[in-house]
Amino acid sequence: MGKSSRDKRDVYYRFAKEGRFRARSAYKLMQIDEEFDLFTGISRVVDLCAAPGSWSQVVAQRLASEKDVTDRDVKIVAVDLQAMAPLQGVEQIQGDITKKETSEAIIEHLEGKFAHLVLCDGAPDVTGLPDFDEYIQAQLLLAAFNIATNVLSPGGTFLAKLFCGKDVMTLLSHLQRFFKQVIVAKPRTSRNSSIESFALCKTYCPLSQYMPNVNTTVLPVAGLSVPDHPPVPFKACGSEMGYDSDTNYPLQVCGNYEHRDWSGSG
Ligand SMILES: C[S@@+](CC[C@H](N)C(=O)[O-])C[C@H]1O[C@@H](n2cnc3c(N)ncnc32)[C@H](O)[C@@H]1O
Repeated sequence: MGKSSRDKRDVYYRFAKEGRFRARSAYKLMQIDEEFDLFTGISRVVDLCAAPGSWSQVVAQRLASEKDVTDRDVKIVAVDLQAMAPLQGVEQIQGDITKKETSEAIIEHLEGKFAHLVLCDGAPDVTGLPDFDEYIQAQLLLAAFNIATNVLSPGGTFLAKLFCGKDVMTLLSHLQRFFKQVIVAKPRTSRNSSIESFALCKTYCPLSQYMPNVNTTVLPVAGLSVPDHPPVPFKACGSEMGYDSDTNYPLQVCGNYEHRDWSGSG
């Protein structure tokens, strides 16, 4: 590890390893869920940019604990450019979410039914050039949004990683045209020093004349018009008494910490 690089094995990394999650990102989804109750009454979820699979693990666990959801109703479709180790109950597609074929494959996996929740934790390989990274991130969000418009049930929820850069209001106001409520959520697991947040879009209600199309067009974010739009609330998620992801904690914080390499499914 170079001198300047941050040690990513922070307290949430250690919790993830102890809890047998594939990545610390699991805690981001769990903290947003704690605040906004993402899973009650739902059974069909698409997890975009899912590798190595910790969000899919959380989704599978949460749906399994829902009283009114039978195994028969449950459908979890996970998509990533990279191959993922198998996960029980999760159907996987290896593909690029900006490509039409991937959207078509997702629709096929859903077997003519809608999804109730579309997630996207997609992140490009950051270059360190802020404008460029934000642009690529916005394209991923728009590609995920386009897939959501093809598969989401009316009233459904879309949650996607967002870089809070200079075009963020343009993106958010675009989302506000399609969802009744748009909130920017920042889980405690997401470092304060990072521009990462999550756009939580609730109650999908497209305009009646809107026709979803699998031909994902990469939209020029800067060219989208910014109509008058209501303010977008910002919500920090996760207990204030919880751990701070920018702080180094002693190993004992996790009890008798013992590093275990993750292997196999589950
Ligand atoms: C932060 S990781 C996701 C972590 C995941 N949510 C988890 O909990 O394990 C970001 C992922 O985005 C994927 N990704 C980036 N661009 C993509 C694209 N165009 N299509 C599909 N996946 C993409 C990367 O391959 C990477 O696995």
